[in-house]
Amino acid sequence: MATAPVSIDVGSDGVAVIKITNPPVNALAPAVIAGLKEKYNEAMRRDDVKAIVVIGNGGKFSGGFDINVFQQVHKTGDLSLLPSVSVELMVNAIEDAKKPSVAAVQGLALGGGLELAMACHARIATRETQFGLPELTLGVIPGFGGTQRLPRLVGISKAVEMMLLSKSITSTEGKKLGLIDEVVSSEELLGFSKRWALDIAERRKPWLSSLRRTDKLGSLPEARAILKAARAQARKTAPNMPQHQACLDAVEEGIAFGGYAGVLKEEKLFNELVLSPTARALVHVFLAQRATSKVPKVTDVGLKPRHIKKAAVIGGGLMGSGIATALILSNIFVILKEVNSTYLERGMKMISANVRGLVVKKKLTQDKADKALSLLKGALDYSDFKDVDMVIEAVIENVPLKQSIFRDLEKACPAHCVLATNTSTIDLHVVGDKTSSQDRILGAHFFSPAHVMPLLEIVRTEKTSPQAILDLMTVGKAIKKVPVVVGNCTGFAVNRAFFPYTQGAVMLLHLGVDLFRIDRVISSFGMPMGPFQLQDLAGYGVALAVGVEFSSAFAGRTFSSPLVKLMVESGRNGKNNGRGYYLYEKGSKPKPDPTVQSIIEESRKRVNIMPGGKPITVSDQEIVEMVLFPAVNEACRVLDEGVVVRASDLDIASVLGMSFPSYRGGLVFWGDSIGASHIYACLKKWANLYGSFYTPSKYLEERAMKGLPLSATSTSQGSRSRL
Ligand SMILES: C[C@H](O)CC(=O)SCCNC(=O)CCNC(=O)[C@H](O)C(C)(C)COP(=O)(O)OP(=O)(O)OC[C@H]1O[C@@H](n2cnc3c(N)ncnc32)[C@H](O)[C@@H]1OP(=O)(O)O
Repeated sequence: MATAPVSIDVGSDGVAVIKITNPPVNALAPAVIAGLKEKYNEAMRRDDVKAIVVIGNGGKFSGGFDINVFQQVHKTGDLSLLPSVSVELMVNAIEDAKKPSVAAVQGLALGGGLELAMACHARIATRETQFGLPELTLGVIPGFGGTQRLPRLVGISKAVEMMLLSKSITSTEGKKLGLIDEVVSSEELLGFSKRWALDIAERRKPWLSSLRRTDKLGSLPEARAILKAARAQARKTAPNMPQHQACLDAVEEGIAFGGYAGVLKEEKLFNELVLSPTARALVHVFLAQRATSKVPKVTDVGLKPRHIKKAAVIGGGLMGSGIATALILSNIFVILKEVNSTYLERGMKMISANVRGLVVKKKLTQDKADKALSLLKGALDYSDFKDVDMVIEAVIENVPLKQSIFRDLEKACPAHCVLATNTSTIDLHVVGDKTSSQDRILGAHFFSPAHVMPLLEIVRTEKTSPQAILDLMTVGKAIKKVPVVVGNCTGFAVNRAFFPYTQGAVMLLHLGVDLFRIDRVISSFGMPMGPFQLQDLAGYGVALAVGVEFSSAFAGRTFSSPLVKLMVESGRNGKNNGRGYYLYEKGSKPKPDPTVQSIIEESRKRVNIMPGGKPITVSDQEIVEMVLFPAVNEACRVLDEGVVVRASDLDIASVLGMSFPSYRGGLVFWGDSIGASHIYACLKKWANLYGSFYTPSKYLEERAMKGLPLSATSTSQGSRSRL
């Protein structure tokens, strides 16, 4: 912020325009807040000011309080870094002032940005502006009066929905609900807002203070009934997150004792939550996700992404059709190539079903669906490939097949075309072995289902050109994925770090712990489902194939058992055929299948690892640790080998690729919240008791010995980096 972040300009009409300038989103940094206080003081002092309009520079009102300050608070524990806003600025300086304020809102008003707008006496907005209070996604609650003013402006039910689900609304909906007073064009915004402000000052329009309104609150019993239902819902959907109940506590206080009491309660709860482990983790995830788009020697060397107008997808199976769906939905022309017309037709149908499904779910209009499907063309040969800008190959994991496809692609595609493979395991050097195009070959590892899961691992080798990486990163963002650039190794970052997760669960099962208990405990930890249910979902073919890959790549630290093979032999294939560890019936939740017990017993007998032949006794906490510490251990090797740019990239990859709970900050962050020395000591103990699967990595040992965090990658990484 070189120039003053807040300016004041008083016109001859007597309206002071107070403008926030803090690109890119006009975040309310401490300097902005200080600037707002100062300019409000000036506006109150000056006799030539009758009314105020607050506006954001650059087409955005404000993205809320500066999230970087939360990170500073987390590092220092110093709450005094948080400026005093909710009473001093919002109530005293703005809402209770002798001169009225109008918020002129364009682009977005999120978090503290919306709270600032709500403290004003009216809000004028341009079309398509986004309004929301997403603070709960950061582990806190709205802290500038939002828990009090939003229910008073839009009603309790809607406000609770917007806050608890962090759901934004547009200006049009805001107008209907009473949050917005008028929707205008961007050209009209300032003039209209100024006139509105003067109209309030001269009493032609009502002078409304949101905090004092009660007309939308209903009676206390009605309000309490809504809050009770919301509490019950939040206990189910957000069991490990204290901010949800705290937000409802603040709302309730204000309804029972008035808006001002509510503001004080909100401030108290906010200050407690800001230092909670949940807030630390979620703020880390927010900032870490943004950091993934900064890749050394790729995004910092002045390269410009090339325009990808036409792409091709090879293979119309589940993955290929999901990828093609994501591309056409983002306005990219796609050629889908298959080996015969039956497969091609099946792929085209799947894509069409994906797109139509979005229309049914009201996530896409019919017009947009038709437009997207018009961008899709099927092909059985390479004749349409002469002008494609990018190819994503998504055929089965078969080395000779992939090699021959890449040899064909090299001939069929123009020289600038980026050649990507969706392999989840095969070494990229091997894929491109028979070509001389190694510089434009890279991995585009999507997670299934590809049009839904947000992670895109971009796998590079030392030969991949920065331009090819940048182009794929740009396409990844265009199709609304979070691209994370990783190095080339078996399983890349996510599958590699998580293979010991499933194996850890299978190991525990063979040590005598109940399968369904393991799944329950891991779900309660925050994974969307337990490891066995996940195996059911993915199908046993995947488990068998990747098991072979990992055992050969990481010999000596894998755990093998005949369990999955026995399951297949008994006619089970997980969710695919309705029979796995669980039974699957349409319309009902998966039910644990007690008859699987005999298969487990057989597998246990063959593996025979229970000490003294007796099941081990473990607490729920130990189950979490015995399943997840091996994954942290492998994550350490991923860090050590420089497979990721920074430790926090692995956090994001684990959250978006494996659905590791974001409120635990990602795999490495969670490991650091426990501490390297505890993890090391546990793994060492289990390695002695149960074998080399648990042997701690050198990287972990070094951090435990030196008392360093796992995320401190610099000491041993460096020269071994794969990036
Ligand atoms: C007391 C109060 O109640 C507490 C609060 O207000 S907490 C803050 C509440 N606000 C939010 O949660 C909004 C967070 N921001 C977002 O959701 C999105 O960034 C956005 C919708 C504003 C823009 O999204 P998008 O256009 O995709 O750009 P995105 O890459 O996310 O952000 C652009 C840059 O703005 C930064 N940014 C966005 N919001 C920010 C914020 N509130 N504080 C600091 N930086 C912010 C991002 O870190 C990123 O920085 P970078 O360029 O250095 O990586």
